Amino acid sequence: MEKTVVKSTEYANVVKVKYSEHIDILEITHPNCTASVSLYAGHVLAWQPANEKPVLWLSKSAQLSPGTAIRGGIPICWPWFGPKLSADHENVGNHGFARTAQWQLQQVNIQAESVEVVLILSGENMHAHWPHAFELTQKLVFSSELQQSIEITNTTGNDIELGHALHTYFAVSSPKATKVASLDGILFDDKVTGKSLQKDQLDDCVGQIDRVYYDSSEQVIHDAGWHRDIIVSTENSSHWVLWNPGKTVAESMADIHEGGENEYVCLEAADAKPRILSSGQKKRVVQKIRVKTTPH
Ligand SMILES: O=P(O)(O)OC[C@H]1O[C@@H](O)[C@H](O)[C@@H](O)[C@@H]1O
Repeated sequence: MEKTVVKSTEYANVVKVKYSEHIDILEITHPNCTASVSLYAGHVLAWQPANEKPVLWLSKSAQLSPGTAIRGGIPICWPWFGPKLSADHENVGNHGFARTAQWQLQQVNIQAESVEVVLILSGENMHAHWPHAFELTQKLVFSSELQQSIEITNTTGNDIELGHALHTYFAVSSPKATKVASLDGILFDDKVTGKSLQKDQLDDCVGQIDRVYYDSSEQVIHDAGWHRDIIVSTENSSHWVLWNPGKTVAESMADIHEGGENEYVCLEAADAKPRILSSGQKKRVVQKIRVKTTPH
């Protein structure tokens, strides 16, 4: 595979790998972490702080090909979350179009502590059901922590509807050994049963789980198997979505390798329901991820 150096300093190397005709991948090596980002889909594929296991899960059966969403890493669900229904109730596409579009690399900055990557997705009429002109900026700061933001200013002159999810696939020792206690007792809509405004406590993250929680406070994914907490926070999201497909659903999905559902849990910083962004207003969604070793 053809490789070109994007930037190289005493601190870090950023290399662009031509994976295929339409897929370029940035590979980042820094003393604080390694990471990779596909310019197709503007998609973080991997991030691994030094002396840690990988934090993100990527399916061994993930397809990196134009028009297909990548299973794993951090898909950017935008400008809507979940299915979008047309006037005659037909689903015109799950999770928006940003995760299947070509993004442009705008900037790479290397510092002693981090590598910053800025990506842009812009266009007009990119989807019949969301035809607006837009420019979406994604900023990624890779270090021992990961900071990700997506930002848009509504320059259309009209109100627009926006939803999102930073659909992070967190690698875990097993969903059985994993618990997100910080979601206990929070109201949620259950997409598996179709029941709204439920409240309970989950002992683990074994699927099938598909819930939209009405909360945006900091969450702790406690993994007793790998003795670590993954701490995730967000700004400007209304919901956390917790998703693991479980065995039966995973087996029906061609891009989850056999047993893959036992290796991750998705916790997604989301506006699962669209919100209005008024003309001239800016919306910046942030998520921050860090890892803490817990006692054996
Ligand atoms: O298969 P997709 O489109 O990537 O979606 C995966 C899952 O994404 C989650 O965010 C949704 O809550 C689930 O309902 C959905 O199945």
